[in-house]
Amino acid sequence: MSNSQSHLYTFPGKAELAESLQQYVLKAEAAALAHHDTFRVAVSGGSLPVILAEALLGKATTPQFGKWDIFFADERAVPLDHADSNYFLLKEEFLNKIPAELGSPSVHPIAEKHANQDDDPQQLADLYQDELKRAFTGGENEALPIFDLILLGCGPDGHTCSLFPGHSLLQEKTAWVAAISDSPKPPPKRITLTLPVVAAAAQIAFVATGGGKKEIMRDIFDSEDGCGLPSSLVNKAAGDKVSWFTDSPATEGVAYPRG
Ligand SMILES: O=C(O)[C@H](O)[C@@H](O)[C@H](O)[C@H](O)COP(=O)(O)O
Repeated sequence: MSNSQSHLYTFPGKAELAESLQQYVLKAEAAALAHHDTFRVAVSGGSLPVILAEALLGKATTPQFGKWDIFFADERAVPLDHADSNYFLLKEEFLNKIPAELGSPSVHPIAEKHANQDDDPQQLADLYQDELKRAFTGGENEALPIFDLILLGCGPDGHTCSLFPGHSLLQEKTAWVAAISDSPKPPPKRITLTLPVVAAAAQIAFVATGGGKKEIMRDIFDSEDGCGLPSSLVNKAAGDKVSWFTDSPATEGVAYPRG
């Protein structure tokens, strides 16, 4: 558990948010490249890939995409070309838009052979954990992978990754990747990074925009113990390693100090 406070940044609109997110990601990239010459990032689905493209593409200062390793913070158990796939979403909204001259990230999708809603998603989770173990061997902490950056969304119920409020997965202490078969947000079968893995990352950023988030943002930031919501648990465990990039509608009425 961390005693330090997470950072909450609020911008008037998406353009200003994207600008600040760009600076933040480039700083995290520079720190990672100086340390181990690769930038290991995990990303969510939802609205994040579109905002990432706005933040990082078509700008004067560009990331070194050839040194990026991209993993999925959570993924739905569907084929990689399915409309529900977070990989497919990232490819359509972000990866396909990276100009060739900027280099190509190494992308780590789930094992397609087991990616469907009929199989037990545990096999998918185990295979993805093996994928992480291959990428993070020789790391600073063998018990947990340390991502350079994890980019997350926050659902209107306070979920993040595929960690949902009140779910037993929030108690997971040892697995790096867990399976869920009863996700309240469809599709029900998914895999997700666990809370200890999210909290172990060097930097964690949430992007939450729009008025649909304002009630949950008040619960997360202004209520006693963040109501125990999954996104609050990340704040609690990772403290000042966590930065929230929000817009004014999402944080209307939130009293928590900015910055
Ligand atoms: O696979 C998923 O369902 C997403 O990874 C999920 O965790 C998402 O990040 C949140 O639901 C926020 O989504 P929005 O950014 O679209 O609100």
